[in-house]
Amino acid sequence: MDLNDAVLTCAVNIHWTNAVGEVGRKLAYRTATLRLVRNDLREMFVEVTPEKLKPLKLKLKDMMVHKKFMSEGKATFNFKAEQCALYLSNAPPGTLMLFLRTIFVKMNGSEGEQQETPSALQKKIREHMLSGKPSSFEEISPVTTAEMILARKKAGLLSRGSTTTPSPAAAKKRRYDELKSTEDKSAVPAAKKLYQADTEDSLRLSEEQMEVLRACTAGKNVFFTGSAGTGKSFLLRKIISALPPDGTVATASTGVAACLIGGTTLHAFAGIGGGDATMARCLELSSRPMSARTWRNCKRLIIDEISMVDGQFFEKIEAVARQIRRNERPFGGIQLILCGDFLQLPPVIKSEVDAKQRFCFQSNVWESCIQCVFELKQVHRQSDPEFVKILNHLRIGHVNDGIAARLVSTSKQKIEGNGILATQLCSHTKDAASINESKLENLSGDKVLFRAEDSDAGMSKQLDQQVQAPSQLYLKLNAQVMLLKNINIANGLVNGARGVVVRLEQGLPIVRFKNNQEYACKHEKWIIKTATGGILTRRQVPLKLAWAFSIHKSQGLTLDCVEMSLSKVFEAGQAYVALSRAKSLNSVRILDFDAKQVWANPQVLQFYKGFRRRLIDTTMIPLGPKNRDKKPGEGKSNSALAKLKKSLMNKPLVSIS
Ligand SMILES: Nc1ncnc2c1ncn2[C@@H]1O[C@H](COP(=O)(O)OP(=O)(O)OP(=O)(O)O)[C@@H](O)[C@H]1O
Ligand SMILES: [Mg+2]
Repeated sequence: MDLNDAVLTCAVNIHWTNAVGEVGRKLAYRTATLRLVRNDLREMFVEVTPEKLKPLKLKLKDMMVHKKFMSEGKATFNFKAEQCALYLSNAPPGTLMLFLRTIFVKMNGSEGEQQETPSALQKKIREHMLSGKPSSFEEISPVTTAEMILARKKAGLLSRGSTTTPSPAAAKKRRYDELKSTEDKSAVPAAKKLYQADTEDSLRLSEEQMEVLRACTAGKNVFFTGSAGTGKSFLLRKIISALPPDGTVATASTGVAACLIGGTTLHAFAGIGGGDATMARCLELSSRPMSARTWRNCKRLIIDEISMVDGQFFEKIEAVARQIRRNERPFGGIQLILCGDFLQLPPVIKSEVDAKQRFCFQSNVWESCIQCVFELKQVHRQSDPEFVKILNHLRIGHVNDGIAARLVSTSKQKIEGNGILATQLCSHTKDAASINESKLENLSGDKVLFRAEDSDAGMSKQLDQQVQAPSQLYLKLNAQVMLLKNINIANGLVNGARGVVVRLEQGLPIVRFKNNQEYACKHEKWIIKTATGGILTRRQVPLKLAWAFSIHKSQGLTLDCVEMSLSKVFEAGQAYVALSRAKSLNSVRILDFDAKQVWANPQVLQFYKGFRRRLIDTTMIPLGPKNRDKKPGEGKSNSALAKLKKSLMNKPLVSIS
């Protein structure tokens, strides 16, 4: 992120203790800005500036940081010398993580930087005091790559000659939840979470993704779209971690998509059941105390896979939000962050009446709810330009002879390797389930059961719906499986990687993946939110049987090695969703490709045509809270406007490049 890694805004409590440890003076601020600064003696301070009040500086010396609850936006700093503790809460988790990382990296110095010897420092302090000049402070410079590498080495995460493996001795010394940071350069901060280079945290947003993030953190109501694999869900996870946790509700139209962003389903959050009841009944349902509290506490509502939310449901929850919150602004003043691709799977249609308002953008409230629209263009899931081009054509229902021939030619290709069979993508869910069951039965040997541990046994049903890891997983030797967590991105052990169970060790499966990497499974944890903001967890081995999946269940996923028969597809966009799960044309086999299996919904195509107009308007509103109510183009000269419009009109929208 290019947001400043040395600045953090959150709620702050400061407690000073006396010599016997009793709490004396206390200060509490709902919002304060923390800055990392250095004085002219190069000593580091954290400067706390409460809203409309003078700043206060605390020296970062002999300080302990407790970061166990960092992912919930909380941390504690204990300043021993100053006998003071700083309690941070409601911090955007991603920003807090970067802030803490900057502290630890900077406090361990950089190899290249000339360090002051103690006597030189003493001399400088004496000279400074004699000069009578007030201390001047400057903001800390951003962390450099060299400083980061050094910090990783010191934390034992980067032994010489290796890029990711920690040395066993360093790993032993590591303490995860409590970090000690002192001015003593020999003290090694143990900070795997802060420094690890092999997870999604280390991937940077592209410039177009940054633009969306800036609009979201500036409080705009945003809709962003883009073809499959442009990093919409990846960006949503970054947006969620850049927002204060209090009042931020992450949802998605499907359980799988909700789990990918650590949220809940929109239906569970909304509290109006399936939304089939009359408006009056929906209002009654959402006025129940629990549901009403959830709506009142919500400040920012995030919805992934918006293409699968039906228009009537969207309109109902908008009215519910206004009524419960007693606020007539769209969605009762809640900031909306919506994302999805309407050219992928549409909402499941329930009746004829629904057909007129099938999509959210057809609802009467869509226009008034959205202030800014963005289209992500850069595809990250696939790197092969030929495949990206083919997918762009399929997305808009366009198949020419060349494309058809290329896709037909995949029917003969061998995509299996290392004992790993291709996953069959089925158009109907029940076909997928029965294939997995019968294939497992047909393997010789005994079945081994892996039972999930849920934080609340009474909520297992909700966990089943949202978490991909099953509550009961039966495996056998040679079972075809898929990995359900990003374990090590650099080694290809990523969510969606395909493998086969090769043996069991100490009761846990060892899986060999397509790239020949072996992974000894450990229990992993999935965390989802309940509708009321509570947390549910499931611990399970991160595997799922993978002989077959349904296309609907695969929306949002990236898959290795897939085979599909598209003869039974029944929805616009279904063939596109199936194909766009694959990373390359070499890892896909279509058994019976026919151009007739590919079509786009004409209403969606029409919507995307009009979308360009909105895209232009959005680009002309400068971001920032001050501009929240500005009209497009306000404050820009006529010639600048004309130039901007021209450049935007030339930009392809639903692009076929
Ligand atoms: N800036 C980035 N740098 C590196 N990898 C990225 C970046 N953005 C996204 N990715 C990777 O691209 C892949 C696809 O991302 P993601 O699943 O978020 O796409 P999506 O737009 O949500 O796709 P879909 O429409 O199919 O749900 C993921 O493996 C993700 O980690
Ligand atoms: Mg997605």
